[in-house]
Amino acid sequence: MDATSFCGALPQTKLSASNRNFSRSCPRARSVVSVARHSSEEFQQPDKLYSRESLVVSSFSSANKGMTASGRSYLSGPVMKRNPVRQAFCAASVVGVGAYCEGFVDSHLHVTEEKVGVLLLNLGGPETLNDVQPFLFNLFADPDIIRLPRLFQFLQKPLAKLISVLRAPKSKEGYASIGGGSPLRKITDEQADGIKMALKAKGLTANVYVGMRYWYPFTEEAIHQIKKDKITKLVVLPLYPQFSISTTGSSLRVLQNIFSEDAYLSRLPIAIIQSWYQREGYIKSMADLIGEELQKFAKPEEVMIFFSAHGVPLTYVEDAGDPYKDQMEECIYLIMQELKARGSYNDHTLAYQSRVGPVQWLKPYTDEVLVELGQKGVKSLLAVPVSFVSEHIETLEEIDMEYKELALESGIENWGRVPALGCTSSFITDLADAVIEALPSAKSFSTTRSTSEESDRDFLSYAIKMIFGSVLAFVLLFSPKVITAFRNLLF
Ligand SMILES: C=CC1=C(C)c2cc3[nH]c(cc4nc(cc5[nH]c(cc1n2)c(C)c5CCC(=O)O)C(CCC(=O)O)=C4C)c(C)c3C=C
Ligand SMILES: [Fe+2]
Repeated sequence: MDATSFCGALPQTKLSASNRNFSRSCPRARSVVSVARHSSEEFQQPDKLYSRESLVVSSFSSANKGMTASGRSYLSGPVMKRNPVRQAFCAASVVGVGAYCEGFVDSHLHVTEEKVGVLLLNLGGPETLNDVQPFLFNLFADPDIIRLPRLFQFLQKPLAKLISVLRAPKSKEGYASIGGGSPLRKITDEQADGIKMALKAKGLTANVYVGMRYWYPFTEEAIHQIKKDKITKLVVLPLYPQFSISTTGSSLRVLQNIFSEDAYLSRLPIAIIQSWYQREGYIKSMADLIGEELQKFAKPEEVMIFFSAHGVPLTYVEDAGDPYKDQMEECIYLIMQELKARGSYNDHTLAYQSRVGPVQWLKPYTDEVLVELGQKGVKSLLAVPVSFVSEHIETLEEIDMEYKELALESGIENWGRVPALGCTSSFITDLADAVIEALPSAKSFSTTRSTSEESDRDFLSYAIKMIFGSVLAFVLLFSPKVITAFRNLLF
């Protein structure tokens, strides 16, 4: 199978009409995305401030349900407890949402011809060093990234400002070392072009939009264009293979907020692809890239395959029920199965990188495992970034520079790194298939107001919380323990 660039050229490979779910364990389930208004959020750009309300997105199937951005259970209940891996996997393997909207004709819009849109969601990255601090502000101001208890949520923006200002110098160094900015926008734009072409080759004409969470082009801008273009059916495709509250969950919350406030958008049939790590095309594309890199070693069979995933704080998984870890493990399992089917029986391991701050993150940590492997006598190692599909600071600086240096210092002699999928044709074709498969399930959003939010609006309870919260926050912020924790977070 070829692993050449798809972007800029029509696919050479034969295009399959559909792609079966590659999951070993979970039959397709139906899922519904519902929302509740949650909290107010401000958004920093170099030249302006956005103000908007953020929302809680609930994602559930018949087997599991429930998440909030503020620390309540994400996927909870007795079924979840009995078999969390299977439940999380089932929820996430659901591609679309809701029922098929046959022969879409919106009487309000007087639209008779279908105009399909695909919205790619990604994180976004600073394009220049001047963008770094405001980008970091947007990231840390996200209640899905710094998850404060409800009582302390009023501290979100001051805290984001403080952390972003203090962290910016370290981040800038990283971005400077990879050319002065993130390549994420350029690569995502190329992927969008590739998906558009792949869809066209399959007979579907669609507009493909890019909506970033923390930098340009912001999700709001993409939605604005979608409205302008009078799209009649939308497929939302987050460019994260695995679902996490901090990535896909956060972007979906923003989307839901925008959609619920707008008459046109709230009626627009929409299908959300929540995760796609289990798709055959993705797994095979990853196996292709790994296979190619293995062949560059003198003794490919002796190479340890080292999957390095972006981490999340442990509480996301343990308290909030983030399915990210389970999906990651399932994903690695599927890739290794595919490699075995091709005759590669390499040892492999999974570790988590890029932790930020004083709290515990998913373990084992990439840096610690690299040292251990070196001490154990592993001589050849192939690093595989598995939570990203494009090159960016975490691959180009953290893996290629920091981790490589650490590995070589620790006794590993032969180092290799699998490139991110980028515009690999088999991968882009598979994403196009995922869009086509999701399209029939497009359904318009519905919104509900949570009872907890209504109680928030009760002035007395709000005032008490504010006063009590301020006092507690003051005490906490100036305690020596917290000051030490901050120092660890930033330097
Ligand atoms: C699956 C992917 C990602 C998860 C999960 C994720 C969680 C997460 N990230 C931070 C903090 C930072 N992330 C930063 C950059 C960054 N993160 C991802 C992906 C995931 N993050 C990407 C693709 C990038 C790079 C974007 C680019 O510039 O190209 C940064 C900024 C860089 C730095 O200073 O290190 C921070 C900070 C948290 C706290 C978190 C989970 C809660
Ligand atoms: Fe991150």
